[in-house]
Amino acid sequence: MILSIDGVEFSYKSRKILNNIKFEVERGEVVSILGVNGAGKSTLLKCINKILKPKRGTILIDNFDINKLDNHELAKKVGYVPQKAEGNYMTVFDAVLLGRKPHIKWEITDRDIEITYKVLKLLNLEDYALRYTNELSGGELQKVIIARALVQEPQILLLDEPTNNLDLKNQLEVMKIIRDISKSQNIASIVVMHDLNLALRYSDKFIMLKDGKIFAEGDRSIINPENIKAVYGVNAFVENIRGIPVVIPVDV
Ligand SMILES: Nc1ncnc2c1ncn2[C@@H]1O[C@H](COP(=O)(O)OP(=O)(O)OP(=O)(O)O)[C@@H](O)[C@H]1O
Repeated sequence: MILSIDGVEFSYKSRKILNNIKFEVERGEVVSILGVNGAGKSTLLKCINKILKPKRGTILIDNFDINKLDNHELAKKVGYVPQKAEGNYMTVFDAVLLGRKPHIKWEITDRDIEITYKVLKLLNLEDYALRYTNELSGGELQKVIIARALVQEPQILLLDEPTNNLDLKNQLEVMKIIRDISKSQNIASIVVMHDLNLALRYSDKFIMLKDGKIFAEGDRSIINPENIKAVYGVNAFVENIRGIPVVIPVDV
């Protein structure tokens, strides 16, 4: 198990957001975290990345308690793609290279440059290398932020709504990249998703959060009309169209 979470509880002041969260993730798995706005999905990712500290419970990464890892060590194990990213006067190449920071001792090595080029190529970003990040479209910038997390060579990739603001082609491309990289590099990807259809298509496992707890956890079979109704309050059909599982919501 690359990630093992047990009994995690988190509150903002006295408001409990996460209650007794327990689940495990294996290397190479893509896990979608689902739930309504405010369910605590981003809070959960931030606990795994030590941006927030849970009140109770343990989070083990590769059997190491994250509380015993310093930020430097954690950054070698966990890459984080936050919900909001902004560009600046930095080139795409430099922005991605910055992801190597946890590995750099004194100087940037040939290997750092090599990995940066490799990842830029993997995400079809070579032609953008010298563009400033504040001159990119939302989709292009999203890929740069994912590239920056990947050059960290993480064992776990945390992505908070990575398809937000992306057009249809970029949504599919970004999800395919996440899935392909998880499989080829044996990385566990934990992805907060609102689009159930994208989640269904590209994830191996699903965790549905409701009222601070895990309401359901498992494979595709948990994305069924009963659970969708219970978690989102929406009636829906789940059909198989040309081999692709599809959620069709009914008017509320
Ligand atoms: N810094 C904060 N201080 C106090 N409350 C917060 C803070 N950040 C988030 N919250 C609250 O905690 C709850 C969970 O927030 P979180 O961002 O984890 O939800 P989410 O499931 O990711 O939501 P969304 O789908 O809208 O992004 C929300 O009710 C939110 O208002």
